[in-house]
Amino acid sequence: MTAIRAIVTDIEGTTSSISFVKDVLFPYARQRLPAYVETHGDTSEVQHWLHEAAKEADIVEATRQEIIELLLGWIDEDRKSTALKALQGMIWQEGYESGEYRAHMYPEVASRLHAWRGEGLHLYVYSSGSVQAQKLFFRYSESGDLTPLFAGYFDTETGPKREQVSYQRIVEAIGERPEHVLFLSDVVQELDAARAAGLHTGWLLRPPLEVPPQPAHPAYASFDAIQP
Ligand SMILES: CSCCC(=O)C(=O)COP(=O)(O)O
Ligand SMILES: [Mg+2]
Repeated sequence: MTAIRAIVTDIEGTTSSISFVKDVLFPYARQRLPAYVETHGDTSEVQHWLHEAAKEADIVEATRQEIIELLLGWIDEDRKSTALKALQGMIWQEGYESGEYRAHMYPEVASRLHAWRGEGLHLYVYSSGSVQAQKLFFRYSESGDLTPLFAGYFDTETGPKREQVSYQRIVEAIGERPEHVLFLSDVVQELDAARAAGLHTGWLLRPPLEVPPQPAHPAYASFDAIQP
């Protein structure tokens, strides 16, 4: 492998379990979203994202209640909508700060991130969760505050995770050539897009998933198996 200088990691299914996101974070946001929109709906930030959600759904005029219903439907279908993700991030903040939950980390992730950083690698996050949600996730993780390890965060404002151009934008933003960057994810379509942009790829297949005999990307059961 060409010398890797930067690692960009996905979150859900890669650093952390899918079940924490689906069974803890999503239900928390789903339950609180209606009240949150009612109580914060007049702030310019919330108004902006409600407007973006309506635009995304091609709705010209909608009541607040209709947009809430739209967003709840999107949570249920796990739609990777930038507007929904921004609102979820705002709602999750309360849960982290009140200690209701801490973000799940697979057991080896924090030590491996520390080791890579210690070796001089630059670490970044690219997730469908908003940048605000990503920072909360790593600040309030089960393994402590990991935010000092990261040099930057990217979300779908950079572009969809299954499109090559998003990875081109990321390498440009971090000032590296693609062949010096390793992207880690559990989703093959994301890895295909990153590879098309010239990045190295690592496919996380967390147990009980098994590495197939001829994986489409270099495959690993844990971060400990990765040697950048
Ligand atoms: C940043 S925590 C919430 C993660 C989230 O909302 C999500 O959709 C996960 O997507 P990922 O790109 O990390 O697989
Ligand atoms: Mg993922």
